[in-house]
Amino acid sequence: MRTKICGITSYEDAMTAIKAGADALGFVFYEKSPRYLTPSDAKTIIKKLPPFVEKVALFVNADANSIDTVCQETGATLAQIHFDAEKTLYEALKTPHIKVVRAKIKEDILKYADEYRLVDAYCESYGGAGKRINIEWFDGIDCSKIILAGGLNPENVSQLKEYGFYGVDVSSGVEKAHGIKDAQKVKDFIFNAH
Ligand SMILES: O=C(O)c1ccccc1NCC(=O)[C@H](O)[C@H](O)COP(=O)(O)O
Repeated sequence: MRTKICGITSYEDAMTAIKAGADALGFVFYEKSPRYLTPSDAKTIIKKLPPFVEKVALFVNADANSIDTVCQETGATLAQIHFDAEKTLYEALKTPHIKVVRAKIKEDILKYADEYRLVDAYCESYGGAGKRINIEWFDGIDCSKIILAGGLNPENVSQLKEYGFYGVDVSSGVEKAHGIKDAQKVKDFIFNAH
């Protein structure tokens, strides 16, 4: 399973995750998030990072032009659309992107079933709340294009093997405080996911 460590706000945390084997890092460009960082701060971090690691920019209620601009300015390689966007937004986007399904019920998971998507537990704050998604909802579903998020941590990530998810995404489950990662939890999470 691929791993993404989300809510990175420092170069040190980014490198801890990369050295532990993370495939992707998430940077939150949603001002109401406790993990928000400015595009300028993200650029400073991203430009020092090695290649072959996906730098993912997260957006909530942003338009296509501002998403493209932030990704271009910061060096982010993928946009994560963390809200229910209109089809026109996806059509207008120039940046490679991944859609997020904020699942309230099992049926939501089948949205975009034919493409890669991130499935997160629905929460009012949009993400990073540590809210667990009901894992039984994935029974009998092809999970090979799904990145699972929501309430994961170093302990429960090792219980997902039978589902065959493409990847897993974590934020609060590997933190010691909002926006600050716990190095040991990051290492354990990635080790256990593998
Ligand atoms: O992390 C945030 O603060 C955040 C805010 C707004 C939209 C998305 C946000 N994070 C999204 C993520 O990709 C998280 O990794 C995902 O929601 C899982 O979070 P957690 O349950 O804390 O592991």
